[in-house]
Amino acid sequence: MIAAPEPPLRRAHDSPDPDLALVTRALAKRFGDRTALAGLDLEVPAGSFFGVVGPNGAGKTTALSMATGLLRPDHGQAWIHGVDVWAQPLEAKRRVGVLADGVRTFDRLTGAQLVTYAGLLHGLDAETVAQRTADLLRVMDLQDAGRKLVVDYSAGMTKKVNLAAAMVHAPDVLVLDEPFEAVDPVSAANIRDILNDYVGRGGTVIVSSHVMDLVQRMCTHVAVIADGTLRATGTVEEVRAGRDLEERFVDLVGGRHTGEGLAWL
Ligand SMILES: Nc1ncnc2c1ncn2[C@@H]1O[C@H](COP(=O)(O)OP(=O)(O)OP(=O)(O)O)[C@@H](O)[C@H]1O
Repeated sequence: MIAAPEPPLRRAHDSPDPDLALVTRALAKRFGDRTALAGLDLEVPAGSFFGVVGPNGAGKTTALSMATGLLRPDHGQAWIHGVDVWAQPLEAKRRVGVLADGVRTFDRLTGAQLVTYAGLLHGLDAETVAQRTADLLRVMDLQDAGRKLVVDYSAGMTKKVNLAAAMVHAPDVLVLDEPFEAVDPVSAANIRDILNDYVGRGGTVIVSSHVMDLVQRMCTHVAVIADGTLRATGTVEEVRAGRDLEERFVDLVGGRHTGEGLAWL
């Protein structure tokens, strides 16, 4: 009798290389009849400072929310260091810190309480949380504001305290949606230093931003998303191909208008 052939081994291609900080495959989402993301394949190398850029409504927030467990995808998968974000949410969330855009925070807490709460939710002991909260509020220039309610914070201060809350559990990957929006230039420079140090120590930062100049100066890698699809990805040098990133961005996404049509202005 001829033995039945062995069933093919289940290939390891199902789970990606854990050395990659973030991988998404065919990540897709519709809202009603509007396709917000049409099957995104992204690979973010560990230790990179990765910019996600695209016009308004391109799908950046949708992509980052699905990649970090905040929004359930219609299709596709996401992995943080090889951990399936939707199959192993607790393990994935341990490894990632998220600054979401436009999500309400617990603003009836003081800044110090908010960061402390985030640390305790991640299972850190009280002493570690107290030490890290003090360190984070200091580097964010929020020491005095730490005693004020977050609801009374400015937009920039809210951004900074939410960033502190995203970092308190010392994640391997930080995913930051528009981290510099509404933040003053001195605070932005301080945050850039903190993020650069974090990357220097082996962490990975993924930021979405509209500010091409900032992405060109700050990031090692970039992905350009438009109309829910990936238009280009690679190192910043590869994507900008010897030109200004802003020029390349406009080429890739189109949509430049002249001032025609506003003759009355
Ligand atoms: N909760 C929602 N309900 C309905 N439509 C949504 C929702 N969230 C996003 N969309 C739509 O999905 C598309 C992508 O939105 P998304 O917020 O991901 O874009 P973005 O690239 O982050 O934009 P921006 O740069 O303006 O923040 C847009 O057309 C948006 O209107």
